[in-house]
Amino acid sequence: MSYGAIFPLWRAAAGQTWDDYTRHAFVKGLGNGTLPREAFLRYLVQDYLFLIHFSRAWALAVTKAETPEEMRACAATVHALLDGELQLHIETCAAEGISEAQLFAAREAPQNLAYTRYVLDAGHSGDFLDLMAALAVCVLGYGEIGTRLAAQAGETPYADWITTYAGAEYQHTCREVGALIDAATARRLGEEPESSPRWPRLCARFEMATRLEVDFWGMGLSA
Ligand SMILES: Cc1ncc(CN)c(N)n1
Repeated sequence: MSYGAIFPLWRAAAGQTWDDYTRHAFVKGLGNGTLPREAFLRYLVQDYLFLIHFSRAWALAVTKAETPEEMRACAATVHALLDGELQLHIETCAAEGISEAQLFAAREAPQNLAYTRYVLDAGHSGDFLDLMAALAVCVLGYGEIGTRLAAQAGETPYADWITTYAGAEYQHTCREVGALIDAATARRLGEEPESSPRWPRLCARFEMATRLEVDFWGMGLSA
């Protein structure tokens, strides 16, 4: 599993917060099957709305891009979110009697609002790299979680969720996003991005988005 050169640097800078996100109790419950169904569904309904806003944020990245290659990569991610990942949410909820119209009309939890609007604001108030630092956590964190959970043998009713994020399609998106971030960083900050005065702010954005992921899992567990 390799998502480029910049992602491991941002992940390392996030320190313990990264483990709090990727090894959260919610994640453990998905892997070993102990996560209560109601917690999973609460999360999944919120995650549908989350992905709608994330699609908007990737569409914003199209407008912030500086090259046709960047535009294509961001547009492909919008497509992967709306027509790939979201099918898991739509199909799982349909089996529980929840329609897509009901998902779209659901009330947003404050943790969802905080995270999605933080990312959109990173794009509105910052540039392409600010937006990438906030977006990377979502895409690549789940790529890492899915791969790890898939490698652990074990019975779980959440196998569809794990397969979605460990699967070839999602992992392809992760590699494309990792490559996009590497190229975009080299283009804007040069070959030694860590010496750029912008570097600490990018790391801080990544870390904040990671904290917001931790709160998102917590929202799923809170009754
Ligand atoms: C909250 C959250 N973070 C990340 C992902 C993976 N795209 C997601 N579906 N939801």
